[in-house]
Amino acid sequence: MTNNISASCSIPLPDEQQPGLAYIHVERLSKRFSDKPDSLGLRDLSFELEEGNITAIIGESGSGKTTLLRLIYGLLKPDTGMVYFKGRKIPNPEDKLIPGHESMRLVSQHFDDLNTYANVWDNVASRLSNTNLQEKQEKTEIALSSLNILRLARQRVADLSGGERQRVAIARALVTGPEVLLMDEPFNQVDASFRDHLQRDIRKIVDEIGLTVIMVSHDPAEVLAMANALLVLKDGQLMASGSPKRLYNDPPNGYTARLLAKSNVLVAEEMAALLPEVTIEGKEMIIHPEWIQIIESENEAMFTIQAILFKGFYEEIVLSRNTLELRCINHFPNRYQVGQRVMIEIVDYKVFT
Ligand SMILES: Nc1ncnc2c1ncn2[C@@H]1O[C@H](COP(=O)(O)OP(=O)(O)OP(=O)(O)O)[C@@H](O)[C@H]1O
Repeated sequence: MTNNISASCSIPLPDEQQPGLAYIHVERLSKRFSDKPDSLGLRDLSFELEEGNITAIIGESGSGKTTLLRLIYGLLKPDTGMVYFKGRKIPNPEDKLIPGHESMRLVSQHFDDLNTYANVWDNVASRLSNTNLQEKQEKTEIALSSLNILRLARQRVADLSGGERQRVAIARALVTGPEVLLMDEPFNQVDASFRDHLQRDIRKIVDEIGLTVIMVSHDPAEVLAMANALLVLKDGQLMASGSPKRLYNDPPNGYTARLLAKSNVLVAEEMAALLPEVTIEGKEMIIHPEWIQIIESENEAMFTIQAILFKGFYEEIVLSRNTLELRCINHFPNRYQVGQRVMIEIVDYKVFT
C-alpha cells in the first residue's frame, strides 16, 4: 500500500527530469511577500525561454522584474508554480544549503560580490580553485579579454568607473563557465556612450559560446537592440512576451506599446475626438509617435505645438487640441515653432477592445 503513495503523487521531486520541456520552463509561478501584504508580487506567470537567447524582463518599477530573476536563479521559494531548467525543477532555498543554481550566475545591480580593494585579476581569478594554476591563469585571461578589460588587470576595482566595474562583475560571473547569465539592470551604471560597446560585447559572447542571458531592464532602447525575446511585466503579471520587433510593431496592449515605443495611448472619448469620421469599437487606442505626421496648413490648423524637445538628430513634438495631447517625431529640426498651429495625419494606429 505504501508504495502507491509515491506512484500517485503528481508533484515532481527536485531532481526528477520532466521530458519535453523547453530550456527554461516557467509554470504558473506566483510569489507574494508576507511582510508586504500590499505588494502584488508575481501572479501566475507561465512562459518558456530558449537556449542561447538574450531575454529581457521589462516593466515599470515594482512590477516584479527582480523577483522573477531571483526565482529563476533559485534565491526565492515560489508560493505556487515551478521553474524548470533543462527539465529539472530549480531548487529553492529550502532544497539547498547555498541558494542559486550551479549552472547559473547572477550579476546584481550593485556589484555586491566584488572586492573593491582587490585588483581586477584577483576579483575574477578568485572564483576558480587552485588545483590547476595554469588553467586558472588561462580562464581568467579569457574572461578578461572577452570583456575587454585585460589592460585593467592590475588596477583596483575601487579605482574603476561604473562601466568598468560592470565588466569586471560580468567577467567574474562568466569565468566559471555558467550556462545561464542573469543580470539585474546591467547598464544602469554604465555611461550612455559606453553602453553600446558593452551590449555588443555581451552579444558577441552569447553568439560565440552559446550562453543564455536573462536580464532585467527598464530601458526600451537597450532591450530592443539587444534582446531576442522580451517578457513584459505589470503589477506582477505577464502582459506580453515575444520578439522585440513583433512587440514593438504589433503590441498586444497599451502598456507594452507605451513601454517600448513611448506610444500615445488614447481612451474611448479621445479616440472619438481625434477621428470623429471613423467608427472605432474599442477601449484603448495606441499611436506610436512615428505614426503621426505633421502637415503644415494655414487653413485648417487643428493642433497647436505645445513643446519641442531636442533629441539630437530629431525632435519630439508635443501637440495639443483641447484636452488631447499627442507626441510625435520630427526628423527636420527647427522646421516648427512652439505655438504654431498645424494639421496632422495619422499613418497607423491600433485599437484594443
Ligand atoms: N524581499 C522582499 N520583501 C518584501 N517585498 C518585496 C521583496 N522583494 C520585492 N518586494 C516587493 O515586490 C514587488 C516587486 O518588486 P521587484 O523588486 O521585483 O520589482 P522590480 O520590477 O524589479 O522593481 P524596480 O524596477 O524598481 O527594481 C515590489 O512591490 C517590492 O516592494
